[in-house]
Amino acid sequence: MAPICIKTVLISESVDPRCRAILEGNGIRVTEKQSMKKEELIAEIKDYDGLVVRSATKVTVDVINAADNLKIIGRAGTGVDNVDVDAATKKGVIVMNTPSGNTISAAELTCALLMSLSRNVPQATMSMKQGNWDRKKFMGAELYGKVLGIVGLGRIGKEVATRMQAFGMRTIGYDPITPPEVSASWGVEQMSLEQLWPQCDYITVHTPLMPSTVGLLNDETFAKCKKGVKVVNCARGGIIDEEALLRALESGQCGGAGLDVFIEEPPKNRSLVNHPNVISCPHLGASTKEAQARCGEDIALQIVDMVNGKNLVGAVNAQVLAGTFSQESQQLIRLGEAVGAVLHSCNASRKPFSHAHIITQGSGNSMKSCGGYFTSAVLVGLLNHEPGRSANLINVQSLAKESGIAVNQSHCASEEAGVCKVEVVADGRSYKASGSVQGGVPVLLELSGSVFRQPVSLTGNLLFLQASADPQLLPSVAGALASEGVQIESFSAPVDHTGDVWYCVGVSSLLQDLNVLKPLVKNVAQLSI
Ligand SMILES: NC(=O)C1=CN([C@@H]2O[C@H](COP(=O)(O)OP(=O)(O)OC[C@H]3O[C@@H](n4cnc5c(N)ncnc54)[C@H](O)[C@@H]3O)[C@@H](O)[C@H]2O)C=CC1
Ligand SMILES: O=C(O)C(=O)COP(=O)(O)O
Repeated sequence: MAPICIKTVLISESVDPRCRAILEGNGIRVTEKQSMKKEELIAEIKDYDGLVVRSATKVTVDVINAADNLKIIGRAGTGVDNVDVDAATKKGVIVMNTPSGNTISAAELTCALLMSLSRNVPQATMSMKQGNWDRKKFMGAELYGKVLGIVGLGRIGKEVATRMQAFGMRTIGYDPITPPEVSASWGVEQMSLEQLWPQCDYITVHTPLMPSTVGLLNDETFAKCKKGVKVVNCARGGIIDEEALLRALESGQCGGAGLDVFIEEPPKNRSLVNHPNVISCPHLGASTKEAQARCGEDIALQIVDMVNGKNLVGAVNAQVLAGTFSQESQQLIRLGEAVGAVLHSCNASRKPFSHAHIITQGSGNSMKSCGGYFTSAVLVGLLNHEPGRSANLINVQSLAKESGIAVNQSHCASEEAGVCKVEVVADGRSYKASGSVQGGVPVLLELSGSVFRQPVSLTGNLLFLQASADPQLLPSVAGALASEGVQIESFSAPVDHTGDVWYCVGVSSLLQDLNVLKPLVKNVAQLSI
């Protein structure tokens, strides 16, 4: 992966000091603020390359669009629902989290809420503090032998299951991704939600917040549960519909709820918090010294590793960057971007591209496996040279889609060593190029039918001239360039000299005005790589 330069990071809320220390120890300037308001963040974010947040900072589209230099949003924790990941991706900003740093802490708080619900510990404590000694009011029920339904069997769901099994609970669950045989290996029998609801004495949710999980527990599903079912939400506010929960608590259909998270934090509407059968915390799942130390350290180390081009861990929107860290893949990225830039410059019509077909060839592993990022690199070359575009490997696929480019990619396992062929279409006209990496340098082998006698090194200032084959072309072009103070450094002619062909000329500097060459050629393009 080409190095991502992060010189300044803003930490916008309380993150373990290890985060700052590691970043600063690696030469990154850090500014720390507490509980930044949105307006403050919008005003300040433009100065920073990186932003580190927990759950309280809402990184909305307006924050992202105000961030001219931002390259990374680091979430010292798990949930990224407070970050507009789509907006970040479109802007080419990496979103990264530390998904396992707070798993144990969130699981332990879930277990604490389940236990507290079974024995009314918080309510009994409050009563004692008020001077009472009420042994009847707080009669509980054992967890032993009861059924716990776990919705979401990922990292936290699993840890909750194994801990509650130690209390003799039967654990059943549902997860659309975790295979039943995997959850069975840690004692959770999977079944459909329809089968799960009526069996549970307790239900705990551990899914991300997304359209398919909003209101998983609602009026309809509460009605399918055992009367008096107790529920815990230590995942995200809204997975249990708050209004439906209040109705179920009032009717007795729900016997109690343990809530760590709310749709609005802090919740302005206190009806749930104040309900006698609700116990609650102000989003404390990850608030332990250990979890914060891990998350603060993890996010800083992940950022530093990325900056140093070592590896990319925890990125939630930059899958294309995985596997781009070797020197070989960096050379292929440079080749893709250069070929894309050549084709962009040759598009005389300046009309938008409608198609891009990228073929990689060769039996080597790197060519076989580079398809995703190589295609993105070609698109970066094609799009980045358009005014107002700031394409990178993260956002380019969505920019290409937005621009209406139909992209195809394929690989052909030929014996030919690592070659790429790219064809693009603009205004119904096709432009083709093929290239490869030779001695670590990207080279152009062919341009729209003209196979160069020597591979053209895709570096420096290059002029591409389309003209009918003519031995007088070089001296005429040299003269025209000299009159503009530009010297020829290299000249590449095609093998075949019939009809209109492409030449490539390496020059000391780009021309101010391409018109000086127009009388000599049919088509002229220039670019600096
Ligand atoms: N209260 C707190 O302070 C904390 C809350 N969390 C939250 O806990 C939740 C779970 O975190 P992890 O276990 O680390 O995530 P995870 O990604 O390991 O597990 C989530 C699981 O939910 C499953 N899932 C997705 N859609 C589902 C659906 N419709 N029904 C059932 N399962 C579904 C996924 O397949 C996945 O296995 C997240 O929302 C996270 O933000 C995490 C840490 C601390
Ligand atoms: O990691 C998560 O998903 C959490 O909810 C923890 O949030 P926090 O870092 O405590 O604001």
